[in-house]
Amino acid sequence: MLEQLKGRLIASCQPVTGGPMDRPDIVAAMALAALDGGAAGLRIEGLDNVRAVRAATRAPLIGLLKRDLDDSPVRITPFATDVADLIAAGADFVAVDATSQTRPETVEALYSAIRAGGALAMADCATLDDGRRAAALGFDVLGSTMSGYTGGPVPAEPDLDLVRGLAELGHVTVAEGRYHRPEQAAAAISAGADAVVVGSALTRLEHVTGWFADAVAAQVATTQGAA
Ligand SMILES: CC(=O)N[C@H](C=O)[C@@H](O)[C@H](O)[C@H](O)COP(=O)(O)O
Repeated sequence: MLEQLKGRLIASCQPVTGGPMDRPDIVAAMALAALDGGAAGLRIEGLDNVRAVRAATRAPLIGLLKRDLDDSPVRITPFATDVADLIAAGADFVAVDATSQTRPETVEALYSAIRAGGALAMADCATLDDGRRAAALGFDVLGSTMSGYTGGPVPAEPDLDLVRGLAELGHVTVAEGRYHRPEQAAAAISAGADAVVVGSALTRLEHVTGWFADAVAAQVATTQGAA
């Protein structure tokens, strides 16, 4: 299953929460469209969405579950019970936050739950140290997912340096986070990534529309200012 993802694009089909596209049938349609467009794998959030996508395709599926906890900034699959539920829903891989942020359950416990369920394990890292720890635990895939999301302003560009560092650890490396243009995805492969996850630019229609709407509005303001 890991081999199927090497050198390929993974589409993260995560609609804007509560938006008009936030329905399992629409997520499944997004997933099929992304596969038609050349994606080799899928990253899917939430149990109902994982079930809907699993019913529609056998393509490699990375499952995650986001929670907003009161006492921890960790959002991506914080509990071992979430891991078990995702595997029961049909996830081939389970992605967990592998950062050093305060958390309700250890990364070790989450990793054990993934292995107990017979799934593959993806570590969503923010730093090279996160990657080193996850690699030592035995995670199958290291992702740059959390870079820029553990405090401070979110950078505009993807973190290619982290991708380079993770790849040098000799583990399967997935570039993820703020890959908005095809040339950025290509740069991740040049930096050593085995695969690239693209989400917002493919499946968050509100975000992509906003990028264009803002560019149009900014240009109108510039043109009017010059007149
Ligand atoms: C930080 C966090 O919670 N990331 C999430 C992880 O699953 C998603 O919200 C992102 O959309 C995904 O990582 C893909 O990234 P981008 O949408 O930038 O292509």
